[in-house]
Amino acid sequence: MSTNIIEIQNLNFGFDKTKLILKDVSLMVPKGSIYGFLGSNGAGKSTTMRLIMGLFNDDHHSVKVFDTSVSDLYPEGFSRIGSLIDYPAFYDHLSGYDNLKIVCILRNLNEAKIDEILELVGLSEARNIKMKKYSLGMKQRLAIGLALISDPELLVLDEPVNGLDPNGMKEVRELLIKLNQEHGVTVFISSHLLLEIEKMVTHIGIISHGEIKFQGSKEELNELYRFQKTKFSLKNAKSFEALLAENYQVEFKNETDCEIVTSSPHQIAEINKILVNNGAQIYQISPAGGLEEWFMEISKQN
Ligand SMILES: Nc1ncnc2c1ncn2[C@@H]1O[C@H](COP(=O)(O)OP(=O)(O)OP(=O)(O)O)[C@@H](O)[C@H]1O
Repeated sequence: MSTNIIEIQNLNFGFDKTKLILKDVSLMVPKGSIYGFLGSNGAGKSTTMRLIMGLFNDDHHSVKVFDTSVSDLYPEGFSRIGSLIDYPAFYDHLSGYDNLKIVCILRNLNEAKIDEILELVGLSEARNIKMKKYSLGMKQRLAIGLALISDPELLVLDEPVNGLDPNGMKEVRELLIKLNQEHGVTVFISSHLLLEIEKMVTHIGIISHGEIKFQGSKEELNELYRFQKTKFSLKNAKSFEALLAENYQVEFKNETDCEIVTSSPHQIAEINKILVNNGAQIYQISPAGGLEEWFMEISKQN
């Protein structure tokens, strides 16, 4: 058994022959990871997720889940996957408990599991409250609870924090971390905002215009991002060029501004000290490029 729960190899996919939506996509989702699948609107995230869930046909068997081609996964394999791709149709006039109960009856699943799931998603106390009184965050947690009802090893979640307020986002994030760390569930989650999921993921894949632009662990991402830049604004910046260029990679933007590649807060303090010790009048020190800027840059590339 491979250590990757999802493995996509050189996937090409289009809805018609003239236009490919996914171009040579390769993705590896390691067992036990929380894998953030990032891309702007229309990049191809949902299409990829639908292919993983067998909702679109993968004629070339490029998509494997549990080491098995998705087309051979049905029916047992799919019971090992919980998914939230389209928001489920809950009944507003019924409680959270009753909504899950209906699904258990329809899918012939064990109702005894419902209490455990409500506990897990933090909705035990709201179990008998009608869904119309639930906040968006509560609804989203119930939807994740629904995906958990068959005790899956893998959760595939399409933009589960989209539209949530910071509190709702935090609730969902904490739930997913708990599922991953305490229950060993591998999570494949998409988002169009890096900062929304950056705090919880162990791995990241970035898709843009149907192509994978980056894939790696959080450590690999941090390694890239480490070389961010800091902007120093100071009087006659250029007159410090020789001094700075001795030890740093520096680019002058105008009379007062220069951008320096920095790898730690300590280094920023160090540069500040050198400049001040050499008589610089510093007006401002600010980040010139961050993780989000890097992501925006990478996701707009063609
Ligand atoms: N059923 C379909 N038929 C034809 N084109 C489609 C279909 N579904 C999606 N597309 C197109 O495929 C491209 C990728 O869409 P997809 O929904 O996978 O992107 P996404 O990254 O999930 O974006 P979003 O966050 O907006 O959902 C888009 O150009 C979209 O218009």
